[in-house]
Amino acid sequence: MKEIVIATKNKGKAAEFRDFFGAYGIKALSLLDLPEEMPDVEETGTTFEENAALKAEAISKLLNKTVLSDDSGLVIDALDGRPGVYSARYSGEGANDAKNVEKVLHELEHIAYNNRTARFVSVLAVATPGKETIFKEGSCEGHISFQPQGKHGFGYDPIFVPDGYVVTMAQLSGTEKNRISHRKHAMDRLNEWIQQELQSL
Ligand SMILES: O=P(O)(O)OP(=O)(O)OP(=O)(O)OC[C@H]1O[C@@H](n2cnc3c(O)ncnc32)[C@H](O)[C@@H]1O
Ligand SMILES: [Mg+2]
Repeated sequence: MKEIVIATKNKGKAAEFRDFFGAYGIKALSLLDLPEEMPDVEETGTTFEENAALKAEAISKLLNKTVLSDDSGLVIDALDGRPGVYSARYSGEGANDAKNVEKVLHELEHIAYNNRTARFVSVLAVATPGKETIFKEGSCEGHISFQPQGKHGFGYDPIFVPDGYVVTMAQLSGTEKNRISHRKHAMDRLNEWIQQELQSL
């Protein structure tokens, strides 16, 4: 079975990529699945593209093979785009999903539902030794709820209500999230590369 390494240590993301690549008959391995310990790549960029490139290129260089990364986050209009590229570490030292969610809800306390518009963004980077890194972006529009709800997914899923739904992303099944998510839309844009390049590697 063909394999691709995903430069992530996020178990939620890794599970989603296993589903997406599984549909192509390709096995997606996260950094947690590799026999040797992989470094934490510092995300020093100020854009999703920069951080996605940093992660994919560092691990591609180490392994000397094609590596895909995902840099993603939640962009909230009423917060001038925050937490954005800082989504994973929004609540500071010792940040975790629950603390990040709490911080966002606190900052939006006095904002009415109509003004709680937001989007999830995912930028995928594919780094191949000796080739230009390629990028694909996807997004998913929605609103930020007033309370966390639901147990599925990860990160900000419990407070993100996708457009066209009355429940949060965390109340949807993994299968349903993977039909509508930012990551799915970015993966759709990678389809041609998967068919033409990855399948022939
Ligand atoms: O860098 P890697 O190892 O891939 O894992 P990470 O969790 O640090 O990933 P990012 O640097 O891309 O930060 C993205 C953060 O944005 C949030 N996020 C991204 N995609 C999400 C999704 O599908 N659902 C909920 N929150 C998401 C979540 O808080 C993530 O930790
Ligand atoms: Mg990260």
